Amino acid sequence: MSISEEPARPAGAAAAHRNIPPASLARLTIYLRALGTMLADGVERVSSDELAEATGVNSPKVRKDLSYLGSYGTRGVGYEVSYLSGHIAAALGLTQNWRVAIVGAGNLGKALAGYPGFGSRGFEVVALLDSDPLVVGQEIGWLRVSPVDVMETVLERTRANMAVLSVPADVAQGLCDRLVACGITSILSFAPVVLQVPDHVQLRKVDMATELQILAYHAQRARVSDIADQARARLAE
Ligand SMILES: NC(=O)c1ccc[n+]([C@@H]2O[C@H](COP(=O)([O-])OP(=O)(O)OC[C@H]3O[C@@H](n4cnc5c(N)ncnc54)[C@H](O)[C@@H]3O)[C@@H](O)[C@H]2O)c1
Repeated sequence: MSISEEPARPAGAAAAHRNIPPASLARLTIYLRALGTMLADGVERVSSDELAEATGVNSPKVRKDLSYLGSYGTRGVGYEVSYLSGHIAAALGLTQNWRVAIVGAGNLGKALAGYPGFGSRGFEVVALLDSDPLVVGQEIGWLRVSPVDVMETVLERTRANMAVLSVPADVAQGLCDRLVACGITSILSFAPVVLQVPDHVQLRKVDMATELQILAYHAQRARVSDIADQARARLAE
């Protein structure tokens, strides 16, 4: 294996508090998943080149991303898989037990609640709430949909510390306010609306339409660039 890591350096407190750029943050979750597979396969050490190959990210980028953690491999030896995996998990806040309440048990809420992949990544769905009397009481996996009227009690009983909003746009802000009043400080919203939260609350919005538009933009740019290349090639003939 080709190993070209920087010399070992301790992960200092200052490094641990450095702001990690969003793109690196997203890639760290990918490294974490790959490291989990390696751990399961009994792999003890990994070079940045191997991690790059396993994740489809180029090696300098892997090294740069990991440098945000202050976690450098040892030249000629690489990274210890379990240490690096624990280190990334800690930086991502995944050593905490995240207990997720999903508000809105429609198509999306039910699909999320039934997804088995969250548990292994540190997220346990502990509550599913809805306002529709036909939906309340339904069983999704091992969860029973609770009435949103008693959201405050459900959040307290289940000790939820993170919430997902999968409700229509017109009710999202009111529900978001109730979540915040209950002390929830991490909210992921699928509702197609801009939500207002106090500064101490982390709000992330998932917008698949925007992602598709970005994808369409890149696909179009690639097409335009292909056409330009072909035109240049014809001129050169
Ligand atoms: N971000 C994305 O990429 C993306 C993709 C799909 C859907 N969405 C959005 O996610 C939301 C959910 O989509 P869906 O397809 O699951 O819709 P859906 O209509 O199937 O489900 C919405 C659920 O919210 C419930 N609800 C309505 N008012 C409520 C309230 N006050 N309290 C609690 N529950 C309430 C409804 O009873 C219903 O069960 C919508 O806002 C939709 O636009 C976003």
